[in-house]
Amino acid sequence: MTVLETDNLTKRYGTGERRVLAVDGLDVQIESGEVFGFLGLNGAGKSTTIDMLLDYVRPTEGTATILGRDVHAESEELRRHIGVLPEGLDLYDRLTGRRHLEFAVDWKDADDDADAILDRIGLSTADAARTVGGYSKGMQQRLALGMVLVGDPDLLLLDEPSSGLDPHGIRRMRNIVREEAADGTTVFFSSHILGEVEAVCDRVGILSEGRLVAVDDVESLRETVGAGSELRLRVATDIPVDVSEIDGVASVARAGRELRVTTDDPRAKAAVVARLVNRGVEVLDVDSDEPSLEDVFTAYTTGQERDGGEDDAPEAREVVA
Ligand SMILES: Nc1ncnc2c1ncn2[C@@H]1O[C@H](COP(=O)(O)OP(=O)(O)OP(=O)(O)O)[C@@H](O)[C@H]1O
Repeated sequence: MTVLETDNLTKRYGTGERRVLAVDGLDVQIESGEVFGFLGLNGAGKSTTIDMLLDYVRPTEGTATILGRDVHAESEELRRHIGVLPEGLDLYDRLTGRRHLEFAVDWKDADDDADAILDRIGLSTADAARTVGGYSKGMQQRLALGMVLVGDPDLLLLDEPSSGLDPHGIRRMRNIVREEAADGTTVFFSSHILGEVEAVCDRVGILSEGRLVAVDDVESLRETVGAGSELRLRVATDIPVDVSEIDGVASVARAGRELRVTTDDPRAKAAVVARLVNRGVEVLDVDSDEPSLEDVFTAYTTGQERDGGEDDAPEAREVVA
């Protein structure tokens, strides 16, 4: 079942010469139980997309539906089905962690057990009794994630969920995401941290300057990019065999009895090994590096990074004529 669907979802900010195309004709379809990674550099349009899904911002063009309901026309009804972890969630400094969870339970008219949630997010009973003003950033993020889980939403919209978390917190968050997905919850996971997305997502969409430039599972995206995949072979004798002519081999470097072969087609690796073995070369060791999601991301977004980095002003973005 399709849980989230956008059709030509577009957002322009501003007018005249200062017009900014933040999201450009986004078409995406996300199925029930899927963990969808939404990747993009700073300013790519991720938050604007989430804001449109939550009806905080109206699209200039296009539509979005969640659970078959229009996100604008049925926003109130949808709220009870969606758990949102926004970037930089504001918590109440003077309330305890437990009160936050209890409020979330009341607000969503749910019957979750606060202790069970505390256990899942890794906050102790003593932590929960403390006011949130004294929490570390990571503790606040854990609590926020706990509040999002209240009411067992059908869709989780997580914006940079690992923000502020230590490695234990990140592992917990990943486990929670996987458990929720296994339970049928759909997760929309927005991040610019490639490792996070790679670890937890079934499918990834790469957003670049408001446009979705690629959507696929991580493995297929790697295959699409291909380049940078390296095969290292250690052999027992000097190598008299030429493998540079094999289809898909991009370059060959030899150093003594080690051969380094870069390929732009993963199938070339097996052909290289087969050629050597067939010519009687004893292969002692084979090692292979796949392009990482980082390589994939770089391939799709090269040239998009802006000099000002995180602090870029909105007007520094592409101005639409
Ligand atoms: N209210 C606004 N008015 C004008 N421009 C805006 C507004 N909100 C966002 N933008 C611009 O739209 C573009 C997309 O911004 P958005 O915040 O959606 O990106 P992002 O991918 O979430 O970035 P980050 O990873 O830095 O949070 C940026 O160029 C941003 O400056």
